[in-house]
Amino acid sequence: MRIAVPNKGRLHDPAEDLLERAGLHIVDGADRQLYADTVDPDVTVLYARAADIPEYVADGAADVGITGLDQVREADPENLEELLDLEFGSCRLVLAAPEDSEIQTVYDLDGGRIATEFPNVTQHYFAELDVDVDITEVSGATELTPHVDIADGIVDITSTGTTLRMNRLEIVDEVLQSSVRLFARADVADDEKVQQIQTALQSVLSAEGKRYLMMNVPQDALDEVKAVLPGMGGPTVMDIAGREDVAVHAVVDDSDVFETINDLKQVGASDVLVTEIERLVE
Ligand SMILES: Nc1ncnc2c1ncn2[C@@H]1O[C@H](COP(=O)(O)OP(=O)(O)OP(=O)(O)O)[C@@H](O)[C@H]1O
Ligand SMILES: O=P(O)(O)OC[C@H]1O[C@H](OP(=O)(O)OP(=O)(O)O)[C@H](O)[C@@H]1O
Repeated sequence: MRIAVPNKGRLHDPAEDLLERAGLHIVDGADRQLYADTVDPDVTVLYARAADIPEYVADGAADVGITGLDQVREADPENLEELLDLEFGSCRLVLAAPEDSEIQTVYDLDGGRIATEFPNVTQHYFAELDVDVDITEVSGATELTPHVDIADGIVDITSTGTTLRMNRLEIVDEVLQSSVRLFARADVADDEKVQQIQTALQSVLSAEGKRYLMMNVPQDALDEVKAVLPGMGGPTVMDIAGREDVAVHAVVDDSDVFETINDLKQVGASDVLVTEIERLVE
């Protein structure tokens, strides 16, 4: 089983970090290498350009891929199945035009020229709206093209909006919301190993923003403590040998921890311990 992972750019580090946290440690993954082994002898990593990953998975050079939805939609192979939204690399593909132009809506671009690194997504977008445009594929610095009379508008990635502002462009419409996805070739999507990879990555996402609370609780305060703990399927309650108190463990949203601890103290819990959760298999 081979996983294709971005070899550079902004997606490389977070993708590798996620694999690490999921327990799929990369061994011998020196920089600039094409392949690397993982601790699982049945799983290897293939490093590829973010834009090439969908095709590599579709063609069988890899079985599973990690890259942006924008890249998957652009390559648009028929035999890919999305498994997970990995919740990083969030950005939007937008239609933008010069601030000082007459262009207010997408329909103002009918008969116009569009520059983009995403010609397929762009073509689909305009075709759906029945707006006729001439699309030029560029390989970077798309934001400059309206200022050198190559295009009337662009379809490009934005996240903070800084690049558009710096180039005096404004958003006319949103074409696609993107984030990084885990996907597989459809014929292997149900394989046990693919499922294991999906479960491992999901467990990291599930643990994000969660804390594990442990505390001692007098028997007679147990009901009140249970009422305070939002918990997933209720807290775990354990007897403590030779003591009247019980130990209570629960998973709590990080954002609730501050308030929950105060409430727990008030109803009689003591020795409250808060720890991070690395993974949570639900
Ligand atoms: N500003 C951004 N904010 C968030 N995510 C982004 C942003 N720009 C790009 N992305 C996401 O990261 C993906 C890869 O972009 P990046 O610029 O890192 O590619 P790259 O590997 O440098 O590309 P190339 O190999 O062509 O040089 C994009 O397809 C998109 O999903
Ligand atoms: O809305 P912003 O936060 O300004 O981000 C948008 C910019 O980010 C990406 O470029 P990147 O920085 O990856 O440079 P590159 O495309 O030249 O690699 C994208 O192509 C935009 O130019």
